[in-house]
Amino acid sequence: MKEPLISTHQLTYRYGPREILQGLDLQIPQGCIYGFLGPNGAGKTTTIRLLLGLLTPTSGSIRLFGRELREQRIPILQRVGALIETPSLYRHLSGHDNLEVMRRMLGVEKKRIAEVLQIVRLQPDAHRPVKHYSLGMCQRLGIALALLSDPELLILDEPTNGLDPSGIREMRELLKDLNQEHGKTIFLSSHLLSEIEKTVSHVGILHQGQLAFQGSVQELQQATLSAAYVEVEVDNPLMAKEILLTNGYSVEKLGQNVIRVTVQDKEEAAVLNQCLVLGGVAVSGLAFSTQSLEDVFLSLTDAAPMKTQTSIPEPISFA
Ligand SMILES: Nc1ncnc2c1ncn2[C@@H]1O[C@H](COP(=O)(O)OP(=O)(O)OP(=O)(O)O)[C@@H](O)[C@H]1O
Repeated sequence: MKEPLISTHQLTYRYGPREILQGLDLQIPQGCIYGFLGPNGAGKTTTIRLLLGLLTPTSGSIRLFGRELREQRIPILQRVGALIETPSLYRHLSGHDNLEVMRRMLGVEKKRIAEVLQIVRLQPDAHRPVKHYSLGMCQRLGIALALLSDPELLILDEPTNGLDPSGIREMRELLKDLNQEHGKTIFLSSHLLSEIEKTVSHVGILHQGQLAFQGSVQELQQATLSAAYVEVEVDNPLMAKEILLTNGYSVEKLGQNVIRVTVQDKEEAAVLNQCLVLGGVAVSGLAFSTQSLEDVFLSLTDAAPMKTQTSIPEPISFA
């Protein structure tokens, strides 16, 4: 099997006595867009600083492009572009001139500035001072700076943070374009799955210093399928509950006449409906849903209770 572009083995990091990362085994395949998710303070930025050699691991190892980072830091990092939090920009200079400053430092050809401006779609605003840019434009300029040296791997810390919906959409399109048209492997962090779920192909979910999940988005979606439910509107919730509990279902009351019942699939929802009708309960509405990816993410990180119960909940009072 091909070696991942980034892999860490039992990566651990402590700030003083506080263990922030505990034995992280990241696997980021070449050519993917990997979303590194976790609530605020989970250790995402710390991980990114370790991947960029800005911090030294307390223990464990990091490999990029098949080489040990600690042994070949400079040649490895020449192949990486990065944006950590908000980019450092000269606000009185134009976007173009910010790129020119960096271009000279890197010794890159002049024509690369036009290329990166085009990639991040900033040509129309290239000669305006950065102080007049929106946050989304600043983020795109930050990515243009990271792209100047034409790196194979982009590491972006919360690139959608603080952006409005149109800024998020532009960033999503830019990242897909960079991946599909320009062949970049992208590792990006976020604390909101909803902001990146349409962009990424792979996901790692960090929780309390460890990976709660790592795999493709399809694999994460599989987890959602195991937790479907129906919301049923009935005339007599008490009777409905008794019938369903007798038949082995788990039931949760939602509203005055609405109950939520965990099911495996749509067929089971139909059987449940039949059970109720045969038992004399009038069903006036029935909606089938699966758990959203966000629900799975939140349940994995304990940030909110899962919407769907997988066991029989506390007895419900219908008084
Ligand atoms: N220099 C430091 N010294 C001590 N503790 C630190 C330092 N930097 C970060 N931390 C702590 O390490 C933990 C992880 O921080 P980190 O910035 O990596 O989290 P994060 O997942 O990137 O969060 P956010 O989404 O809020 O940026 C936090 O509890 C933070 O308070």
